[in-house]
Amino acid sequence: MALPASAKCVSFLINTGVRTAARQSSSQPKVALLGASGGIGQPLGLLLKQDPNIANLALYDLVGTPGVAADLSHIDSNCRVKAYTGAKELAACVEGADVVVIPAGVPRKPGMTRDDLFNTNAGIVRDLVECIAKAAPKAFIAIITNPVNSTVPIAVEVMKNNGVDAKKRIFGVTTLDVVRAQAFVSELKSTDAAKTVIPVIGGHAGITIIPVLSQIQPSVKFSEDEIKKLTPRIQDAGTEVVNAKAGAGSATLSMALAGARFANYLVRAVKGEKIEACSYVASDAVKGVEYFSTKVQIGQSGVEKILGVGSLSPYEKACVEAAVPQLQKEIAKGIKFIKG
Ligand SMILES: NC(=O)C1=CN([C@@H]2O[C@H](COP(=O)(O)OP(=O)(O)OC[C@H]3O[C@@H](n4cnc5c(N)ncnc54)[C@H](O)[C@@H]3O)[C@@H](O)[C@H]2O)C=CC1
Ligand SMILES: O=C([O-])CC(=O)C(=O)O
Repeated sequence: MALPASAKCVSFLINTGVRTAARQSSSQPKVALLGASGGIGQPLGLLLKQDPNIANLALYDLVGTPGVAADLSHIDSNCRVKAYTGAKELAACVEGADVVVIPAGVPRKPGMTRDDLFNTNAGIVRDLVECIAKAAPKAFIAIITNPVNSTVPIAVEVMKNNGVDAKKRIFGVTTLDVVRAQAFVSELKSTDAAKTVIPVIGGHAGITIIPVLSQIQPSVKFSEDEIKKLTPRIQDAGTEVVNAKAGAGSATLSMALAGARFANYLVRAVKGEKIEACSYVASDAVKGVEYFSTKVQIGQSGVEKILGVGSLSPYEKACVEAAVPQLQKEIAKGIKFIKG
């Protein structure tokens, strides 16, 4: 049965002391986290260690993983943690993984766009996925590394080059946009943040981030002025954090929560649940772009249904139209990086 879009079922993120709430399962899902020593990687590892759906957590980075793994392994949850360091240990890290989560790569500094990270991060994602294609071709891959609008097509093309059609199993993580939309709106409108559900569609950079405020659940009325202020605030929220951190990086803590929430969805899908969530995936939802974030249904084989953009207001339709040319450019850039 499909879960409601409000399936923000992440009690482990809040009720860390409630051991009896843990789901029992005979399967032993393994999650590999690539970039595990970083600003996102460490708090994300902390949250994944507490997810009762995850039996094994494999931490990979170029440096620092033994320390992070030793630290996390002292937490009294049932998830087993293992460290892998350097390219020679990558295959062993991802082997047998049901879900691979990738926050490896450099973050922005003030004044940069996400696309400015392409030159460094495109190669990192390519090389990681090259190894996944050989060692864990069936794994679900959740890509956090920016620019997501380009790194997701890169991953799909690398898999294709290795004879693997992984289109339905590669996910751009846009959950932070959803989390932010829900946070900002619940603050503005004094709604319960835990029950406020807002889809965010498009991509994950600037104007390609499109919060669909008209589809908020439970229903809330917005003035035109509120919509015109909230939409750019959500679109520029990453930059707000980059500027506030003043050179020390971008969102890490809120991203760790968003990444853990999305990884939880994927692990539960692997175990047989039907999950509905927004993600940037290979999609035919919008004419003219091969990748787009909408709500999708995820099951054991990956994306089972693209649930589409739904009914949009005239303002939201105009936002989609404005996003398409930027998405086309950033998707093409990713594909060209692999195909030449
Ligand atoms: N999708 C989203 O909503 C968000 C995406 N991001 C992106 O996440 C990425 C990571 O951000 P942070 O964790 O803050 O950066 P960070 O610099 O703190 O950590 C990155 C980690 O990746 C590791 N790394 C670099 N190259 C690697 C390789 N080839 N193999 C394995 N590990 C490697 C580094 O050693 C480091 O530990 C950035 O690209 C950032 O833009 C950040 C926030 C939100
Ligand atoms: O803004 C950045 O560079 C990091 C990111 O993607 C976000 O926080 O949404």
